[in-house]
Amino acid sequence: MRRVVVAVCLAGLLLYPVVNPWQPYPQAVLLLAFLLAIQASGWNIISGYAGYISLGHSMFLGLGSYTVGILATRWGVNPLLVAPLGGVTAVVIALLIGSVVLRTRGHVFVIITIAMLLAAQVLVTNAGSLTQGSDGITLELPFWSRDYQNIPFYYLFLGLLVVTVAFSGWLRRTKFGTGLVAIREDEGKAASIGVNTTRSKVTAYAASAFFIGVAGGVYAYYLTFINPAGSFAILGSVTIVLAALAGGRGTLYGPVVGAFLVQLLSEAATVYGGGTQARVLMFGLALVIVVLFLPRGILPTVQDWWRRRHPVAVQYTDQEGALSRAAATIVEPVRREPGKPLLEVRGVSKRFGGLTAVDNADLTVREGSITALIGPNGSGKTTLFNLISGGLTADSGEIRFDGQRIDTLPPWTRGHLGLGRTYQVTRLFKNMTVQENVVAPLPDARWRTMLSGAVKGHEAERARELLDLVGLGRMAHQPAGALSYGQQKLVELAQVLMLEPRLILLDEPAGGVNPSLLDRLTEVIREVNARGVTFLVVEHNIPLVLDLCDPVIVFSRGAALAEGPPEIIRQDPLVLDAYLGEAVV
Ligand SMILES: Nc1ncnc2c1ncn2[C@@H]1O[C@H](COP(=O)(O)OP(=O)(O)OP(=O)(O)O)[C@@H](O)[C@H]1O
Repeated sequence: MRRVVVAVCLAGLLLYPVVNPWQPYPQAVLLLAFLLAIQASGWNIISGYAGYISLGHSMFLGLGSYTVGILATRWGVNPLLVAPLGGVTAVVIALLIGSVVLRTRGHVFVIITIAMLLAAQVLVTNAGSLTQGSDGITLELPFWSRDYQNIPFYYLFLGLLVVTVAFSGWLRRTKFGTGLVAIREDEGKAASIGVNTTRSKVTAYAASAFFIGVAGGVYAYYLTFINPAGSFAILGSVTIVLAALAGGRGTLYGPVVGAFLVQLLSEAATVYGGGTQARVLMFGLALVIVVLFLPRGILPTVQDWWRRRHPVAVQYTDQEGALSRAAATIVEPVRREPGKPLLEVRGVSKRFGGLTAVDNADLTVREGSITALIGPNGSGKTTLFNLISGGLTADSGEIRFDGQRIDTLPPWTRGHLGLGRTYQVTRLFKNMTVQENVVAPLPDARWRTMLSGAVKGHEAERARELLDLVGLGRMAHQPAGALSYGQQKLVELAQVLMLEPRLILLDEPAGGVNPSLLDRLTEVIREVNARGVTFLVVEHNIPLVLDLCDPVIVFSRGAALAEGPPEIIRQDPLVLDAYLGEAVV
């Protein structure tokens, strides 16, 4: 259905100048809509997919225009030949700026992007010897006849738009694209499943700038005059954001739909309202209406409405028949030297203000074991997990994984080394499908892995196998937020297995899981363990722990109190006093 609509629209746009060759005004309106759609689609990569809202993206259009303007006037080359260099400039500047500003988040990032746009305007104005300052640059007129002057630009912008949307769609379907959405949904969690958030954000920022830069080069030729005030105007950036928000941020076609509507609005303001003042007023009103009444944008709202009217029957999995696939056929065997220390925590402490959550803790997890970490509420178990996985930094002490010190490494590198974890309160990416959640982890830092398909191909197939393992294969295309809490726990287990881990930290795996499913869950943990994967399990279900784990480490007040096989631990008077009580003896 979607493909048919896109093909019909594209065919109509391709044919329009053929049918109406002598009408430059509607051609100009459409080509400006294409230009805005290119910018909104580019912006969507960093701000829609990755969730980092940039209010300075028109800077890249200006940079592209100036690159081409300077090259064309100094060396007399045709602007169209050097337009791609506008994209190169945009990418280089985006990489430089991105590696600094993408360390910030939220509204700080938004404000910095505006500052960058204004700084670019000031710089271009003051670099007069190169840019001719506020006088601007006048380019040569296009070499073709003025009778059909707009038509070549029309097709150039339309072609660029098609390429931009195709690129954006391809990027979104890769594991890199899934990683960007993971960053938007929960950046800390994304880092823990191997997504190098710094590299992903900077790359997305640069990718979002390229086509805008190229379009800027073509636009300079179309205008034949550029100046700093016009090329780096804040209104340009606001228009991009409005277009993407109105159409549907984070969707593939939303920014394009929004761009057409905003361009029409802009023309209406010019024709009926007299120009810029009316345009600012209309854009302001439109922004308020979108934020209040269509917070997700037009396209997602229409899609929701369509889905409500044409519901697709979902076959829910009978959980009783779940976990039927043997882990042996799915989980790759990992190198195993049983008994060798795999994880070593030495003298690790973590304070929150006056509270010492982890206090000079020492513990060892041996390869091939299913080690339990039990202890009263607030004894510091989850904090220790966060220190091991990299969500928190220790105040002192060191952590080694397979002999290598890891406490100074970023979370994603720990993931690539084979350290996976689940969370006490599940942290799935709720707006992604179940399958995308499982595809998202990156077991290594190679571009080849990142650019492999997340929707089809080997990675998607593997995700389906892992979902079958936990009995949720049929839920693959449901949004993760629609699952029950117990099901989310199972998806998180499948997700961490995608990381091909050597050690999995399980934080209360049984919490909220249906008791009948618990036996199966235990079975999967045992089967995965038999493939060589080591487990460190925090769990309050003591019968489960005593049945599944060996050894058991008892944690109290931020440090290990006792360690031993379950049969010894259940009789240790110190442990009984601190935690277990009489009941389980
Ligand atoms: N980010 C934080 N800021 C301040 N205090 C924190 C933070 N995280 C944990 N704490 C405190 O550290 C102590 C240990 O908490 P932690 O969650 O590690 O315990 P736990 O053993 O996992 O408990 P539970 O079994 O209830 O999950 C608690 O007193 C908690 O309030």
